[in-house]
Amino acid sequence: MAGSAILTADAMRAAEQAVFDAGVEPYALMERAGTAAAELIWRASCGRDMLVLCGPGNNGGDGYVVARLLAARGVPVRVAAMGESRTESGIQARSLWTGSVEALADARPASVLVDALFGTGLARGLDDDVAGRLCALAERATHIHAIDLPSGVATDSGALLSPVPDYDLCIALGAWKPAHWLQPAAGTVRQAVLADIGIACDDRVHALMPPRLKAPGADAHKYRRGLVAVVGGAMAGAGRLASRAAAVGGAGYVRRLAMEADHAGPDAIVASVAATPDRLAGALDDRRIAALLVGPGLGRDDAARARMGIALAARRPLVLDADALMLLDADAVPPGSVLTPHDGEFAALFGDLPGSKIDRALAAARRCGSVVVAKGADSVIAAPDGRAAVARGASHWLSTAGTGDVLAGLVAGRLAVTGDPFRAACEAVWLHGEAARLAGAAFIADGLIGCIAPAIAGRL
Ligand SMILES: NC(=O)C1=CN([C@@H]2O[C@H](COP(=O)(O)OP(=O)(O)OC[C@H]3O[C@@H](n4cnc5c(N)ncnc54)[C@H](O)[C@@H]3O)[C@@H](O)[C@H]2O)[C@@H](O)CC1
Ligand SMILES: [K+]
Repeated sequence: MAGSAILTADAMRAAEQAVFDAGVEPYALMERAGTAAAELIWRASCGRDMLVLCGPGNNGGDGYVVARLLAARGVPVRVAAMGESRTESGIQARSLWTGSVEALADARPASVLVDALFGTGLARGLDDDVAGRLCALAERATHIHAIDLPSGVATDSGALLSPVPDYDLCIALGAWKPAHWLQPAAGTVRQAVLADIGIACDDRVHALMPPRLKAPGADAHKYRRGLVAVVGGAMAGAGRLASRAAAVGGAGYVRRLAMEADHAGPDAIVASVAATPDRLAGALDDRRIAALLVGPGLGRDDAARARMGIALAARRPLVLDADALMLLDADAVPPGSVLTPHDGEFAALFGDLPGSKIDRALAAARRCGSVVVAKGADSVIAAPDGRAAVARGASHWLSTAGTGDVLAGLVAGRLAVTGDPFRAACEAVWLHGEAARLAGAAFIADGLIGCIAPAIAGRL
């Protein structure tokens, strides 16, 4: 997972300290950061006139380095600062900038705006006059770049602490921070790139990377590829969507255990009526079931509760979604399951947990000993052992009925194939996002399923 670690502000400071302890001078690290940022900004700005806004800390120091290096390349650069530099490295970077420094309040706009006001040291929202000035200058610029982070976002939670303009490019220094991946902060940046500055990172929390998938081998057969059972409920369509997604997602065999006979859906999916507790328990008494999905379209009445109880008692690897998450108590989740809650289901199950979405998902995963996929425009996949993967940039067209059922089915399909809950959840979230990207605009959940096969083909 090299290059994908996501570090909080404290973890970033510790990683930087380790570099200093190894003998690197603090200012040398700032030069590395500024050099990497200057190179990226140089490529993106094509020599247009530029205004660099420098804050009082090390983020501002990076800004002075960028200004100096780009001026040396002939870019018409001006600098505007928010007071004097207060850190040793920042003071050194400021001293090497030989151009003039305007006051932020008086700074004239430029085509390219570089925001080096605040990074991981932001302690509160920007003062109104500073935020107002940043937004006004951004409005007049054609290209807006952020050094490390957009000024005004909370590094660890991705919250907006003051008004934040929209950025074309954000250059993350050394490692990703949660704000690069979590909403709403991630939504303020069109493109985020990571600049390597030689920092060693703990990557237990990381960006979701495209999976490496395998085609079935010569020895494959339907059961070896994985048998998925989907417990149907009151709303049969949800179970059908999930079943189709599980089948296309890689399972060798999908059984849909419905409440009533219906002949909708592909013939490849074996649908049978298992409406009574006995029939359902009998159907689930099969050791070959490698993943059992319960929740999509289940309902929330007594019958639904009874069906869920039977599913839990089957002791097969579980994927719990939708209504199952509303009926369950967090302490009753069988360890080793995968849960796929949206915000409302998450709150119903785990209550109001503190911290960022990453912190909350990790706490929930620890509490129930299971993988938790906290869904949304940013999705966090958390494992009970402290690993987490964060996905960003999912198509907003996914906000349509049935796409959650498709994701749950995909998780079940990948779980049947891999037998590894965290890996299955990561693969499923990535394939779901990629299928949505391939589906383009205005798709519905059925169309999304049609794009899973090309998404898989791209990762073989
Ligand atoms: N530590 C290092 O050596 C390195 C740091 N780097 C840069 O340094 C940044 C972190 O530097 P700092 O820790 O100095 O933090 P910042 O530069 O983000 O800002 C910290 C300063 O701003 C003040 N401040 C915080 N919130 C404020 C607000 N709302 N209004 C006014 N003042 C406020 C603080 O009191 C402090 O003086 C990173 O984001 C990155 O850009 C890079 O140069 C790589 C090396
Ligand atoms: K910044």
